[in-house]
Amino acid sequence: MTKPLSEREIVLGILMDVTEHDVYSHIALGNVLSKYQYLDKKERSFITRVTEGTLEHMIEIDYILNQFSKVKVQKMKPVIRNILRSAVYQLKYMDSVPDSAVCNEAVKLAVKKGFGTLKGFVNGVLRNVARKMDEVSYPKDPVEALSVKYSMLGWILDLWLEEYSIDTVEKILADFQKEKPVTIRCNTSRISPEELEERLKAEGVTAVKHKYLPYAYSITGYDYLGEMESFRQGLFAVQDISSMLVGEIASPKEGDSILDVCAAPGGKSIHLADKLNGTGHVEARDLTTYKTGLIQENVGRMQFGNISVVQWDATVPDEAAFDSADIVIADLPCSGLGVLGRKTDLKYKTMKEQIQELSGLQKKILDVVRRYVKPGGVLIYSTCTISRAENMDNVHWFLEKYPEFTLDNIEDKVCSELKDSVTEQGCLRLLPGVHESDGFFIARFRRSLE
Ligand SMILES: C[S@@+](CC[C@H](N)C(=O)[O-])C[C@H]1O[C@@H](n2cnc3c(N)ncnc32)[C@H](O)[C@@H]1O
Repeated sequence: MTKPLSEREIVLGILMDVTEHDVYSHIALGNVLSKYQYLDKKERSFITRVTEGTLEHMIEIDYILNQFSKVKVQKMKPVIRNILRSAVYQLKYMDSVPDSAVCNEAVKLAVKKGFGTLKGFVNGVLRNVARKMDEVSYPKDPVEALSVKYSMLGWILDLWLEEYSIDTVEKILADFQKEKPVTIRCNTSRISPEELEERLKAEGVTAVKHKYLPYAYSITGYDYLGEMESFRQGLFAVQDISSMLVGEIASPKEGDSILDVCAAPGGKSIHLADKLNGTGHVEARDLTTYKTGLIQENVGRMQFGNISVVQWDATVPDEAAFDSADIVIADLPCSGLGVLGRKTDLKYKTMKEQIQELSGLQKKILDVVRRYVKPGGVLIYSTCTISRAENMDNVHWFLEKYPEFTLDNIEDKVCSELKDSVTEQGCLRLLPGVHESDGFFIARFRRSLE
């Protein structure tokens, strides 16, 4: 049976959705993979690799195309632009596909899509790129060179360079492009880390202990998480090490009452419930029923009785909760600049203005949720971003506005390898490529007793 659509045509459809219609790549890709069930494993992995790779390297690809095409990328017809982009990705990054096949398939696809008159153009540009790939001249300016080499928007680089050296920024960028194993957290209320390691081994999965935490592992060698018995039974959760550090830094004691105000899909709430050893209580809140549903699903799978899930807008004060929590977790919505490596196209969709807007929303939420902390209690503020406006600037603003809160130093709550990630003020700042984690920020405030 001939297939209705070839893999490259499917890739083109996804790229059109993402670049022309503002759809997120993981959503477009997920939709396609579930729609075209006839695709085998190899075809699925080709589609995933070419789609994600093309988006990940898009600034560099456009730069290369502009060196070999008289018509600049932005002036090309969208279909042609995206056919050329995915072909250049294959030429530059996939040795397993012969150059001639890449060019021929791109030409065929252009004809199939109704651009027969442009087949000479597509063929000419791609044959040129294939022949002269090693002669591409990259920008001389060091920041522009980084932008092209790592396909990162200039304004994001400028923002980071205000705070970090160019070497550190390059480490961050290089790390974003690395393939990384998935990190998991053992559900220690159900199984010990050693027993989990054995279970994973029996399922054919390789688990390597993470050097930052004794109950965290990097896993490889599985096909699909949902098929793993140990996952379905809730013996572990997928969570980056940086997020686990929120639980470590919160360090609850048995019996504590914890309020997580932005909790979906529940990673940190469930970790804290695990740390409570069946005592105390965690209330996990989020904005919508869709989001609280995600928390419920994870709580059910991991089997915790000491969590309740509540739909609540964190910007709205809840008088009934005032002065009630030993620990408030404010893991707030942010620009996600610390996790750009996991979200290929987020970097192109994030706008400079959003940083200030998000910083405003974070202040608004902190303004409200600090009221839930008991006298003597703790407020944890965290984000998965590495922009000062959303991290240290907010910490300074908060301390100035609310003198009843002070920063607790968290140095004794992290392992020796992470001592250098504790800032002078005593907050945790993790940088990808510098630390073995996502980019992340954690501050621990304590409310005075009066
Ligand atoms: C960084 S994520 C939280 C991740 C979560 N803490 C975890 O570990 O799984 C931020 C969350 O804030 C939620 N959110 C955004 N605006 C909110 C609001 N006004 N009230 C409550 N939750 C909100 C989002 O739905 C999102 O789930």
